[in-house]
Amino acid sequence: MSLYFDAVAILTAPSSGGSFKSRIYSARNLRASPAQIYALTTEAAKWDTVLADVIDKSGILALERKLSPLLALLLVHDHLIAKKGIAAPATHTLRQSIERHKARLKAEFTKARVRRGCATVEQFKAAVIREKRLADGTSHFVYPRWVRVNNIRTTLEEQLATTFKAYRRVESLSELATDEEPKPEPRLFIDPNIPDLVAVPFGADFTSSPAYKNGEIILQDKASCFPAYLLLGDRGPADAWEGDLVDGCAAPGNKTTHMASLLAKQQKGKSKKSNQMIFSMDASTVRSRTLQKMVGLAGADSVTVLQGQDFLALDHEDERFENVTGLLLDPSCSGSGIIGRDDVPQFTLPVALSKGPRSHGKKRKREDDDAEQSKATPGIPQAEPTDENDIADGNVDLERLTKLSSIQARIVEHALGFPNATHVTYSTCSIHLIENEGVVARILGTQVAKERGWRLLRRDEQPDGLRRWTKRGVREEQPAEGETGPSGSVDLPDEALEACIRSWQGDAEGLGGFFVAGFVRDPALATAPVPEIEQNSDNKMLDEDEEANAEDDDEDEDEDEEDWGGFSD
Ligand SMILES: C[S@@+](CC[C@H](N)C(=O)[O-])C[C@H]1O[C@@H](n2cnc3c(N)ncnc32)[C@H](O)[C@@H]1O
Repeated sequence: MSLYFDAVAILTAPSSGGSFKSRIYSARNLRASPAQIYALTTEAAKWDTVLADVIDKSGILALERKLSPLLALLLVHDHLIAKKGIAAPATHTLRQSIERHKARLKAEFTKARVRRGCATVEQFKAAVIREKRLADGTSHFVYPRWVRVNNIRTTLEEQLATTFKAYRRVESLSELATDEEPKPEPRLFIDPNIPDLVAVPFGADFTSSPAYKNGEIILQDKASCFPAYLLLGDRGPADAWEGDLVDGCAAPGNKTTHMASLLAKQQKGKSKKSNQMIFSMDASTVRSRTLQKMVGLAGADSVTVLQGQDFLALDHEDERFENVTGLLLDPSCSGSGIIGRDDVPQFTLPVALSKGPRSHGKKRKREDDDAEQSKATPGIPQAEPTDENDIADGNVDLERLTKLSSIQARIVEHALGFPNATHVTYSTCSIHLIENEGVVARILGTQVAKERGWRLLRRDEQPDGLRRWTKRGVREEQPAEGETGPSGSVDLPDEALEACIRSWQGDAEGLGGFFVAGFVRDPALATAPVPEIEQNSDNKMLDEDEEANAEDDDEDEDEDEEDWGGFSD
């Protein structure tokens, strides 16, 4: 019986951040197995509307006063649908409270199936899922599972031949959508914009695959791959990135490990190991632990994690950072672009008679008294794509957005001050103008941007996959008709808006709302004299390399010169 009480407790616990699955797996005091709880809650959620109807029509909540609506729904799910029935001894009072009504429950369930013209339970399930997707207006969306191949440990070709061997390649995202149940045919779409990124149907679970456990593949949403790719681009061994990198707001580590993967790809085929560093930090010590874990799993030896480090407290003059040429900033934001921010399954519940009629079409809030007889406490989440944002509550007001945008602008402004920085990216998973184009406009107006000649990385300068991406910056934000929300506009020229990259929820791209812009330093635009050390930063790094590699053999020296590519005959 603990399974059902634990499931109710998990479903009714206040959100503690992290994905639903990670919350179950890290919860303390569970008596049932996390895998069983996850399976029960996600499966029952697929049937909620039917089960609520069956329970209502059979009237059992009026007769069995010990059952709360959510507990009844979970028990009736297993009674009617699970192969082994309710996971409790036949004499258990709660099991009996359902089985006493088995004739009525079975009759209502059969009526519901026949009403939909389905001959089998499998057909019935597919019909219910279709019905639900139509009802909540998501029938035309395809939200796939995005999987990034980690070049430190493997290659796309290797993964296609192993992890994805049984997957049939499709030519469009929409071909990943499915109503087939329970096991849709495995299909795979190779993303045309981000190298080494694939999409598979959302239900695909890799958590027990060797490639996932060994860090060969990383579950990372497509838009979240934009920043590292925008920063490091399509370079190869001949024009590999020069200098060190900083990820200033890095936990749980998706973008840090992506940068490390891109660097590794650029280095492939070189005989000499690169000594480039990625300094990766997060102000939160708790989240820094996840970052450290993820970096280790990805085999990203080039990364040095600075746990609990506030990026704003980094000293520009600190000699550790004197070779830093690129910085990636993905600070805390409102998270308004995240889909399934709270991916806890939502249930349409049967009516508890004393609590008034059920409002159709709307999910009823789970009730406090459902959290009975379990002391499960959600713990620290592990990294999942939805864990990137650290703000647990997606509710934001204008005051909060204004504060967030000020901190975001301060963080980017601080990045522009690193003496040898030449490239910076700024990103959010917010859809609001004030956190996106608004921050870009503020940054371009700062003294440091003007003095050092920072400008936006134009669309025609962006890596190929992002140049072809058509969703671009916007000038205005207005709440949709009948809704409230932030509104405003920015004073940026068309070319600047073209330089900004956006994605939106609910279109055919299968992404959430995201924003990224790249800044580059153009000495010709600098209004203040640039100190000599900065103008000659490439030469300086070459000198240092030469010094450091003085003992290398001739072959290495030749390669160095070829890779650097700064001089020609
Ligand atoms: C959106 S999350 C970053 C997600 C991460 N880039 C990824 O791809 O996995 C924002 C992170 O910034 C961190 N943060 C916010 N302000 C910071 C600061 N001043 N210095 C360092 N980290 C900061 C938060 O603790 C949070 O973990």
